[in-house]
Amino acid sequence: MEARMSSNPTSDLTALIRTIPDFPKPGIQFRDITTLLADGDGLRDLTAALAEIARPLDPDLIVGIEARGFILGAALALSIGKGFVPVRKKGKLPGKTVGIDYVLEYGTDRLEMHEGQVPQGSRVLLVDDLIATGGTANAAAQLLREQGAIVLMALFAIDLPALGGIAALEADGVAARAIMTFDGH
Ligand SMILES: O=P(O)(O)OC[C@H]1O[C@H](OP(=O)(O)OP(=O)(O)O)[C@H](O)[C@@H]1O
Ligand SMILES: Nc1ncnc2[nH]cnc12
Repeated sequence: MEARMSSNPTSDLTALIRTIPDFPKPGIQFRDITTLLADGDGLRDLTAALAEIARPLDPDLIVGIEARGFILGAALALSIGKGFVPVRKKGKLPGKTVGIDYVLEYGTDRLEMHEGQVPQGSRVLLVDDLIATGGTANAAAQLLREQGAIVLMALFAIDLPALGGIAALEADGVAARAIMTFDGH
């Protein structure tokens, strides 16, 4: 079985994910969420599945990672009545920022957020569409912790367990869950 659901929503969300081989480079099976986003029932059911996990945690804020984490994070925030804070790639935010450099497969990148937007001691839920190696989510969680936030959980629509991202987050003490799981890279 190539794809699995961790819960049981009314529509088969995995069937709404389109897989595009060899994008953006040979050997990568790109898991494209735009086909799910364009399906009204799918978007509603995915948001409901995220909300079912998020609501009992009662976060103060939802923090979403650019770019696809903005779409799902904002949908989730709206659905559970919480505010949304964006973590962006470098140079995009207009106000004073705090940031973190992190290592990619080739070279480094930087994530930033507005200073003071996540108050010290706030309980936050980190959201992104997909976790692969976990490098991006790990950097975002570290940045949030450096600001004094408590990262209740990192929550994803899709996990690629072959790449070990959830295990890496949990090894760093960040609880992590995903709605769907896909085999392979
Ligand atoms: O677990 P990792 O190995 O860090 O990979 C996962 C990250 O990669 C993708 O984003 P991408 O950098 O492609 O940006 P985008 O959302 O702007 O397309 C995805 O949305 C995650 O943020
Ligand atoms: N296989 C993949 N599909 C979609 N987004 C990704 N980000 C990192 N790996 C990915």
